[in-house]
Amino acid sequence: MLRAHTVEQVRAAEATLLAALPEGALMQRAAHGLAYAVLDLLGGGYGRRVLLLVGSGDNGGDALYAGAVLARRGAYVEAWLLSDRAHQDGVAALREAGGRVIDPPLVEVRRAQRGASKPRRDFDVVVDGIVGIGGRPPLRPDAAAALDAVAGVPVVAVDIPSGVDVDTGELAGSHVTADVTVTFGTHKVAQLVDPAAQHSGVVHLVDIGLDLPEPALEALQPADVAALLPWPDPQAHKYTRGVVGVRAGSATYPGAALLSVAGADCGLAGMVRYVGDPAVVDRVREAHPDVVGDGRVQAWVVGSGSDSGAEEALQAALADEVPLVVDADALEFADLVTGLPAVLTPHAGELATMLGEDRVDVEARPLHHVRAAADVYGTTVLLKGRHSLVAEPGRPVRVTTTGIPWLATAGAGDVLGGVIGALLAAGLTPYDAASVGSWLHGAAATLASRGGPIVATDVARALPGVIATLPA
Ligand SMILES: NC(=O)C1=CN([C@@H]2O[C@H](COP(=O)(O)OP(=O)(O)OC[C@H]3O[C@@H](n4cnc5c(N)ncnc54)[C@H](O)[C@@H]3O)[C@@H](O)[C@H]2O)[C@@H](O)CC1
Ligand SMILES: [K+]
Repeated sequence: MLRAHTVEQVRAAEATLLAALPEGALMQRAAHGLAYAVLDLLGGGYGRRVLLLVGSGDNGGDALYAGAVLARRGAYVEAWLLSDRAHQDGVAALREAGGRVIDPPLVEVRRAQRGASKPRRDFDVVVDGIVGIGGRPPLRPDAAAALDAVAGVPVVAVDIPSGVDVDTGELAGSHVTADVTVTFGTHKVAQLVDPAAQHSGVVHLVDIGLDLPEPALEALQPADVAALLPWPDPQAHKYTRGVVGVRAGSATYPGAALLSVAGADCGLAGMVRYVGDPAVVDRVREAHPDVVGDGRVQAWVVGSGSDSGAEEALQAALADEVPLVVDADALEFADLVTGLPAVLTPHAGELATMLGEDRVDVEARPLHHVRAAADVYGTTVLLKGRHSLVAEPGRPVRVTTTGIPWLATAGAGDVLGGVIGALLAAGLTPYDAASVGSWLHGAAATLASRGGPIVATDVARALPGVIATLPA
């Protein structure tokens, strides 16, 4: 499991470790991890040109000590101090190792602001040590101007791309966009949650020995998904594996029924039932001969393409008192499932309507809003997006890091609802079903795509192949 902790949790864990270690040892661990990540990126040290952007805190200290390591490896290292309170021992270490310190920095900043100098493209990499977990967004104007002056040079962020909100992943003005982020002890929320996650680049975790509590956020990895999947046991028969029912689609939107069933029929449940408009039933049976009609189920999938029949479909599903996936048209009636075992699967626009918020604000603060929705409805909410989020009251938010931009295609959400329904029917909790389903859905899109475009049926077809690749 990949885990992300809050600044407060990291600070507490650091305090315990700092008390047990010689002074400066923790920063040395961080700085060495950072330096080796930069060496990896540059393919070595000798002859490489490195610019350190150094703020006033320990984040700048990490950059300076890493700069000293790089200078000893033969790199040309220059530090641009953005404050006269830069880490003094770090500055001394850099100088001693042969690194240079630009002084005074404001001369450079003003020159850059006037456009009198060319962008500093003569560096191979910029190390962003402006602020780390102690920073308050956005970047101050002098730091933003320094960034402008080095535009175009690859950036390695120290711990966090400076200027983003570390605990929420929100952006509030100017910030660093990193190619690589080297983080310490644990991931930070902003590296996984959009919009900030889009500015973190490849995140490299350096273990500095922190002992951490339950995280604020977690991301399933293949082994976690494998451990949660309902592998059939040797005595299994179709009913012990779970029966999932689909009440989706309508005469107006028959495709939604076909795609929801395609997701539900991925093989993770023992049987799939479909209930709907007779004309749609015929089409579903043609496409999926194994799908049967109404009867007892262990989970329902309701709402995609249900059109004006959404409320009735939801009421009928609720009568069975089994867990359910509430999607699309049925989300309008989501209060009917308040406090019940369910997975609500809105995208940002639907969540905005449910909460009476603005869509733009939901996109700017997805973590805040998905948590709010989970609290309001007292159940599991999956907010679909580039990095989908699964929230349930009292549990770490789970973020999905599988998936590709091609997955933004019509009907992909219908397939997702079906997969989650199959997992619910197989006995997973709503929280696990939503996060495992979302992970499989993203991985199936990646597998189906091979770099090219895909449509929703490709995703459904690729699901068994993804499951086959999991470590059993
Ligand atoms: N505490 C520890 O034991 C360790 C800390 N480490 C590093 O220390 C960092 C945290 O250090 P600090 O607590 O000193 O804080 P930071 O270095 O993150 O930043 C705080 C400083 O930045 C300034 N600042 C705040 N917002 C700003 C803004 N918007 N624009 C420009 N400047 C701003 C503040 O005036 C303050 O001096 C971590 O992110 C990590 O990089 C690592 O060395 C590992 C060990
Ligand atoms: K930083």
